[in-house]
Amino acid sequence: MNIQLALDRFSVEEAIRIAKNAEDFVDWIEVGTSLIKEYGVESVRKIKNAFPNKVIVADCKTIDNAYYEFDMCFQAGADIATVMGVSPAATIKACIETANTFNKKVMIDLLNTTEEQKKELFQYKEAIFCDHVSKDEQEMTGKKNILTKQADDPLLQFAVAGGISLDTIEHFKDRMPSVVIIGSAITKAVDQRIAAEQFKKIILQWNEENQYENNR
Ligand SMILES: O=C(CO)[C@H](O)[C@H](O)COP(=O)(O)O
Repeated sequence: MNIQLALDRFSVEEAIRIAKNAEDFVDWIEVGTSLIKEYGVESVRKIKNAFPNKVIVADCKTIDNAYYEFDMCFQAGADIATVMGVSPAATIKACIETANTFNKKVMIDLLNTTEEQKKELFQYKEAIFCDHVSKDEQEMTGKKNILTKQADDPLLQFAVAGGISLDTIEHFKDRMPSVVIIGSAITKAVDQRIAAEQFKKIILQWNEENQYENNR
């Protein structure tokens, strides 16, 4: 299971400083939607330059104009770019095609998708599917992602996002998503390094237990 550190609502310089604090304990670094909207695709380039050995996720949340936006993110150094699952089928297809051209990956954000839409999206076995509770839902209803239902297809890769904290991470132990996306619980921590280390310790422990179970 990989930890993706989500960097949102900071300047690019602040985001880099925070990621430096946490870098030893996170696997992937997300250039948050707010950074891309505020500072453009240059934020992706700067963060990739600061962390050339990390997987960089551009959370561009594309919903249209996919060839252009994905091309821009991959040219800037993103390894993965995100598209909204509610987008037209043509948009999803364009994202997959562009990612294939660059030998990169697509993360499909399942926010607000119906079961029918999900079924359609799950044909893209090469994508990562993000089960997501939005910031607005978190702020207005207090809802946090504690993992609802995932597809049973073991070939699909899942990410989870939305208010995940040290108090709620235990909910993911059984389903073991490929990626756990953590923003505020690290970025707003008094000591970001310690917070990231605490998440990493829990996940390493789960990985070990899983390995033990698989080898039995
Ligand atoms: O995509 C996002 C918001 O749309 C965030 O990256 C995601 O929700 C993780 O941040 P947090 O842990 O603070 O919720």
